[in-house]
Amino acid sequence: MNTPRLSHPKEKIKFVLLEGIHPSAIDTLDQAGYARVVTAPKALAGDELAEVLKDAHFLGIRSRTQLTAEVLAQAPRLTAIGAFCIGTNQIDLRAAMLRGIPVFNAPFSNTRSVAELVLAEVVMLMRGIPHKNAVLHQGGWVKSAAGSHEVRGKTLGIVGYGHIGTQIGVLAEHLGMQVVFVDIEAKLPLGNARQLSSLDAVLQAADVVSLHVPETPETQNMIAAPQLARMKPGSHLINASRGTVVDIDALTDALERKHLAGAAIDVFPVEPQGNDARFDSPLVKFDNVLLTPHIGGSTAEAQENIGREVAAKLVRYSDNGSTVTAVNFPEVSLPGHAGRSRLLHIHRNVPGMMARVNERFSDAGINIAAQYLRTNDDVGYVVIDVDSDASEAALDSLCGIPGTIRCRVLY
Ligand SMILES: NC(=O)C1=CN([C@@H]2O[C@H](COP(=O)(O)OP(=O)(O)OC[C@H]3O[C@@H](n4cnc5c(N)ncnc54)[C@H](O)[C@@H]3O)[C@@H](O)[C@H]2O)C=CC1
Ligand SMILES: O=C(O)CCC(=O)C(=O)O
Repeated sequence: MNTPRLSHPKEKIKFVLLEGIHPSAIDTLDQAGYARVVTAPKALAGDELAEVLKDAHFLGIRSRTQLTAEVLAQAPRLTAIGAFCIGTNQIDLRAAMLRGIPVFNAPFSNTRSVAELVLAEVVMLMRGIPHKNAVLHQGGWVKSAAGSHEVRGKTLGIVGYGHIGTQIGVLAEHLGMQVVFVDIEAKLPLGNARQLSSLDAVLQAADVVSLHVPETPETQNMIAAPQLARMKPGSHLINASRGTVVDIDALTDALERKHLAGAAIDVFPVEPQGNDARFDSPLVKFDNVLLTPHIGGSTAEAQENIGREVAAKLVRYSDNGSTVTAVNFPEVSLPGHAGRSRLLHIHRNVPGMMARVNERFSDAGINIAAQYLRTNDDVGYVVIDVDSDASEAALDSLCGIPGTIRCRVLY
């Protein structure tokens, strides 16, 4: 395979934005001089995805598009990926890194939206609203206080006390709830929240359990039959994290046995590619289960902010080479490079690499004006500023070094 090499003018750089990414992203790209933007309203897969990736330099996705190692192998020019969301479990981050492709996401922009939805669901579930709503839609009438409770004084159990979990805890305390949580890390409890020592302790204590962990091997089916059995009879489960965290068959069983009084589920092990595809789940038969189409973070405010935030990170990487906040890559924070050209060299982190880089420059008589380096166990990222008239020769020298993964020049 030829070493991917990029020295295009901006108008030739192609951005592909899938899954209905907010127009604020296009606006941000346009303002930065990137007008070659192709969009699609839904996730792509298979041949359709391969086709758009053939000549894409930058790709923007949300949570649905699966970027496996095989898919990335079909994207020879891909320079960076923007995950216009929080979760990056849909991307093979290591495969991307080994191809010299940094991945950027939006770690904060939609967290408040998820927290607000979950808080509303806590109230709705505790009042039995999903079931009552369903009955009235079918012409029935259930004016009854049975199984309907105030949330004040009840216990909310949060699993994963990160950006979203903490906000929900604070909001729930404003409603008078008691908050307990479990996390793999020791966390500063906000307000009067209490960190418990185990998942079981949270499940046993809570009237409503809400899941806010990322998708990892450890969180796969974290809530299965044994965990559901430990939840209080008549309690509720909310999952707005990832579909793989809950064993749906076990949840179905717990609902059938009426061990749980209800649930609110926003994320599913398998989700439709787009709005024209069909949704199916064993949970559709329960009218005490609130089903939402993975819209925890889908508010106008969050999507507009995410569009700007992630597009700005892609622009910064394209214009300046900065990888700050990349989730899979050595992070290099870079100043401007006015009056000079900037060379970006991504290489396998093997002994002697920097000696070879510097030797090439010295042999070619090219003066290095500034140099920045960051490495991790697998890859190194070196950024070198040179006089502009030396940039093409310098790029040739750099790209030819054995162990080079990718090289690029910024004018
Ligand atoms: N439904 C939706 O539309 C959205 C869903 N999400 C999902 O929510 C997840 C959480 O988001 P944030 O709070 O921003 O992430 P975060 O990274 O700030 O918090 C996650 C917390 O979970 C903890 N954790 C990880 N593994 C754990 C385990 N095995 N047991 C207990 N705790 C564990 C971490 O230590 C961390 O404190 C995201 O990874 C994403 O999958 C995020 C945004 C929107
Ligand atoms: O809005 C989306 O497409 C995904 C939201 C989400 O799950 C995330 O941000 O991780």
